Amino acid sequence: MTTTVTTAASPSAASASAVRFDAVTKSYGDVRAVDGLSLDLRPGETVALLGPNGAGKSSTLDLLLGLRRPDSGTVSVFGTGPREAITAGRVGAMLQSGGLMDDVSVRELVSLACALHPRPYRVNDVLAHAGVTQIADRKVNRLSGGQEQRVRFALATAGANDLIVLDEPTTGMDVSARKAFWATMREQADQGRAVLFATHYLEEADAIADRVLVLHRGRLLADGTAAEIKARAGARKVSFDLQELTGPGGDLTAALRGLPHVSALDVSGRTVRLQSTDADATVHALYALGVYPRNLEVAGLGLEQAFVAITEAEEAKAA
Ligand SMILES: Nc1ncnc2c1ncn2[C@@H]1O[C@H](COP(=O)(O)OP(=O)(O)OP(=O)(O)O)[C@@H](O)[C@H]1O
Repeated sequence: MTTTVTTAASPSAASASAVRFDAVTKSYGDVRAVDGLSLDLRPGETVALLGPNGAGKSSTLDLLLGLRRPDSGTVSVFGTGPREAITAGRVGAMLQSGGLMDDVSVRELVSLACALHPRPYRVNDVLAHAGVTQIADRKVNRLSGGQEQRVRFALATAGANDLIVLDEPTTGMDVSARKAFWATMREQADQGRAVLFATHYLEEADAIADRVLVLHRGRLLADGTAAEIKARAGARKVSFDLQELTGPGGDLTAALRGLPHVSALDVSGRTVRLQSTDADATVHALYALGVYPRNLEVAGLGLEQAFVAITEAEEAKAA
């Protein structure tokens, strides 16, 4: 299931990549946050970085941005070190941590970001794209959480970057802000920029990303399109209604739980939802119980369920 790039980085391969990690490891004391990570992001790709808490997502982004140095392995951004790429104005970032400056207005802060960028956009355009024109004269320390996120977004898009790195960018944004945010990101990707974002909102990853990377304990567990990740999880959802929860042998709940290949079961009223690693065999055995399921549906897992199935299987292996 794990896809890793194991070939040595040649100069031409490195320059064709927006980002390349080659066997990167980073530990904090005893904690190995990033463990032999190899990956390759191409220009124009929108890539979601998923993983449970502590999987190493922020550490990976910190290494990518040159905020931390790997213990071993190499990180290259457009064929150079991260810091060179940032100094050349090729990378915009929106991180979770780090306060905004106190006592300056949104416009002043965005103007400063534009002034510092080697290839800046016009301040008014940046404000408008990030949806902060209305609050441009407000002090940045007087903003709500969602407004603050929009300002961070404005700072990340103050100039023509070739790579945009976003750490949980829509946390705290309302529905319309999220929609506008992703529409802008889509435009950026359509213009050939690479966009890498870490998120816990799997529906965003499913809707937005061309490619999904699943990190777990600092390692790449899965790498593919959302559809591929869902298919790789192997399990399917089976749902049906029963007329009553008793069958020829009495209470059916235990019998349902005992159906072959069932990995999760939820009985709510007369509706039964289960996950099966072999839906055909499960449904066959269901009929053999002597019950008549109505409204039977068999479907693939959503990205969220696939993510849980993949990471839980890995936890079970480690246990
Ligand atoms: N500065 C640090 N000092 C010590 N340990 C750290 C430090 N930063 C991160 N860690 C540890 O490294 C591991 C990876 O953390 P990281 O923040 O990269 O994960 P994450 O996937 O971004 O998590 P979350 O989804 O919770 O934001 C965790 O076990 C974390 O506790």
